[in-house]
Amino acid sequence: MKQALVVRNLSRVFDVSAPLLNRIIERKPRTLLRAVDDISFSVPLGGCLSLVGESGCGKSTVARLVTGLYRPSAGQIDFSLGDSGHRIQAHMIFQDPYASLNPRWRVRDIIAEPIRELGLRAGEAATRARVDELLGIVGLSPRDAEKFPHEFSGGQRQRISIARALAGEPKFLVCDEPTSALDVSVQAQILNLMRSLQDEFGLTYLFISHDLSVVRHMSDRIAVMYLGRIVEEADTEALFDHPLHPYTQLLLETIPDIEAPRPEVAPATGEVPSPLNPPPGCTFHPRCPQADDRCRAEVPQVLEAGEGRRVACHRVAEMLERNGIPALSA
Ligand SMILES: Nc1ncnc2c1ncn2[C@@H]1O[C@H](COP(=O)(O)OP(=O)(O)OP(=O)(O)O)[C@@H](O)[C@H]1O
Repeated sequence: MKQALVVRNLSRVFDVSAPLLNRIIERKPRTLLRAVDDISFSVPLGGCLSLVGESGCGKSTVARLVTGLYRPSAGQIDFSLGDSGHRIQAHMIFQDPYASLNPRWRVRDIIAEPIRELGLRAGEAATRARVDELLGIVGLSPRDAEKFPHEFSGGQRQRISIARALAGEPKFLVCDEPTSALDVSVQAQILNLMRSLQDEFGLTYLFISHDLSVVRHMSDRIAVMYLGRIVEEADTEALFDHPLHPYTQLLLETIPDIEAPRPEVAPATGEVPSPLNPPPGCTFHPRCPQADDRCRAEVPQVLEAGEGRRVACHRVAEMLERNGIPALSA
């Protein structure tokens, strides 16, 4: 399978130190925050990988790294070549459509901007026609082109953001919590729209959400993040049917009315620790009902756990070994 994006050993560290003078007076060292810590994943062409995890686990930082808004501290981000022979570029759809749409511009100019910038249509008449077409594609009307963003509902505004993203004729979209500011019923409409656009235009998605139930019907694969790392990655149905990592089990437990099997142990509880002061060993151990001494001391490596699944958990590795399944370093 051809990969649209391959990310290897990606890290991003932020310097969140106090100003130099304060540090000298208070004799404090620099403070570094490891927002993304040595993660690897790939997204197949035309597929959808979702990154899921609680607030602060580093999802948006990954989105910003992949779209070039941030530089990596370490690691590689490789996009494949598109049909035109040019390297595929990622476009981003943000959580808050209002904040990402210029309130002083009419919708026509918002959507036309990438068309004009990239020179995708020759002349104003062709650009106007393309804007009208894009509005139709996202379920709005050409009449909406003359309005301003504040004249729309949240869901309609997200449709405008999607039309603007499509205007640049992207092959790869990074969708950072695109529905989390919307009502549940509107969320479903936007997700359906994004799915049908994926089929129609052969788009590849990197989808980001704190909510497993949102990504379930979007994703071929899901990578679960915790404190800057990927702790489990699997095909969507496999992950829902048989979550291996205790943190994935916790996320599934917190989805109401889910038909997934109940884990055999009590679900984990508690708050996410700060990435400024991560716990030693497995960073999930303070919340993990299965943690033992090894988990408190030794960082678990990401292992191949069969059927394309990767998991970073000592207890899972031990369970696989007991069952005669070799857990290989991923
Ligand atoms: N520009 C920055 N400077 C300093 N720290 C940052 C910066 N961006 C993110 N962080 C920190 O990095 C960690 C990961 O943040 P990030 O926004 O990537 O997480 P997230 O999983 O997307 O969470 P949320 O859903 O709340 O946005 C957090 O502790 C955050 O405070």
